[in-house]
Amino acid sequence: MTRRAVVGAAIVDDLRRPTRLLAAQRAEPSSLAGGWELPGGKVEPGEGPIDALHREVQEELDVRVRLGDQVPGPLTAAGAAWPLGASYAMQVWWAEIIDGTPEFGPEHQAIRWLTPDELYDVAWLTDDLPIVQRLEAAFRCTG
Ligand SMILES: Nc1nc2c([nH]c(=O)n2[C@H]2C[C@H](O)[C@@H](COP(=O)(O)OP(=O)(O)OP(=O)(O)O)O2)c(=O)[nH]1
Repeated sequence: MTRRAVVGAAIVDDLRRPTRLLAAQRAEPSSLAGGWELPGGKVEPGEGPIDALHREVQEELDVRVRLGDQVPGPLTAAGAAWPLGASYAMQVWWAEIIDGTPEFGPEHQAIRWLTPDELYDVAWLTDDLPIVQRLEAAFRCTG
């Protein structure tokens, strides 16, 4: 079965020396509401993942970002994506804001900038935990 493509942004304060990660708390659907995630969403038919990520970040947070490297996940056949349940695969890129101040819209109930020591202070969606661990390792290397 082919997994539906999702993209996520690991938005940090500074791509070269990250000290904070932006986490967003979902408002919907009820099964996921309250859980924390990386901003992003589904890639639309005919859309490339990078375009989708820029679109989602603009829609959800009203900011423009510069993308850094991809944060590779274990699903190599799905473009180094991370599994989300059985149906989705999320490609993740590092990102930094180049225009705007993030404001959450109807998709979210809150956003937070987390230091490496605060990374697990929020209730990440279950499938995000391995991704956050990977991000944490990168923070600790460059911090
Ligand atoms: N965006 C995002 N989605 C995630 C993460 N972790 C995780 O399990 N998911 C799940 C939640 C959803 O089932 C799916 C992504 O869907 P979404 O609801 O964010 O996509 P979308 O913005 O395009 O929403 P919609 O138009 O379909 O309502 O992936 C994450 O870190 N970021």
